[in-house]
Amino acid sequence: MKNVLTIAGSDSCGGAGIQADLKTFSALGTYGMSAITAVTAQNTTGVFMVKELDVETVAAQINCIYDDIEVHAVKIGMVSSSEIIETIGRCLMEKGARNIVVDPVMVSKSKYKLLRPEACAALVKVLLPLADVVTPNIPEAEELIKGSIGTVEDMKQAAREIYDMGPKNVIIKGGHLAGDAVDVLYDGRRMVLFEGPRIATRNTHGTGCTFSSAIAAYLARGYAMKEAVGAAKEYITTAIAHSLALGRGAGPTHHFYSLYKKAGLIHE
Ligand SMILES: Nc1ncnc2c1ncn2[C@@H]1O[C@H](COP(=O)(O)OP(=O)(O)O)[C@@H](O)[C@H]1O
Ligand SMILES: Cc1ncc(COP(=O)(O)OP(=O)(O)O)c(N)n1
Repeated sequence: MKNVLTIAGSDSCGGAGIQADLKTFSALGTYGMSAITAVTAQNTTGVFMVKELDVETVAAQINCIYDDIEVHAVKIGMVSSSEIIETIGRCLMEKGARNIVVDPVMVSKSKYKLLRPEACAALVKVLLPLADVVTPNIPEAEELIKGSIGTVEDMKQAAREIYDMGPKNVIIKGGHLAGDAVDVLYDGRRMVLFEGPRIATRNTHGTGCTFSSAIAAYLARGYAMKEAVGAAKEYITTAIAHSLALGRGAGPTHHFYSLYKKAGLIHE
């Protein structure tokens, strides 16, 4: 069994954040662990409250996991503040963390700021150079490059610019553009496009969290980067295709569709 750690915020409605990450790790046959950075009160209609944890609590969670259990991959999601970012960076460096997936969560789909605007510089300075892969969506990539992205060619140019900030690989996710759901992976030499059908649903809460966690799980299982991203793309596409119409807003993706189907628990 491979062990995967998520360092992220808690989403009370279970569609994004730590909860989505742990479901993804389990669905992909890995053992999931968590270090919580913030507790959010949110549901399918939006985010209503955020309480950051203090840096001692964040550091203690990370350190006691690394001191006791082998961590084969780590995914970083909502990090909230510069202080938390610096703490995470220091802990991961001290512990020699590997297979680091950074999802630079900035704003929820419901437009709530999950990263303090002044902390973006710390994210770039501390976390991007540590990342084996960074996975911005279109608005996050636009914020990182301070430019606008409207086409796949723009996504490729953004990937080049973000690569120069220090990560080993960059994936620009195309979920926020129109047409097919195209993601671009750049490793400093080659651009690889991952193309999936755009699924017509409003139930896309937590898609980015799920995708980055799936990449971490596959890296932990020993997949090379390109293969891990390809497998994660298949996973997120299936999870969106069978997403759940829960609540009054954007419902969550379905992590266990394939497993439930095989077990005869789903009757369509
Ligand atoms: N409606 C959709 N149909 C198919 N794939 C989608 C859809 N929306 C997002 N995706 C895919 O989900 C993954 C997460 O992308 P995105 O939704 O842009 O992230 P975020 O949640 O960070 O905004 C990407 O692989 C993207 O292509
Ligand atoms: C606690 C927490 N972390 C991250 C997010 C953002 O999730 P994401 O997968 O980027 O997509 P949306 O939830 O915004 O649809 C979050 N909402 N909460």
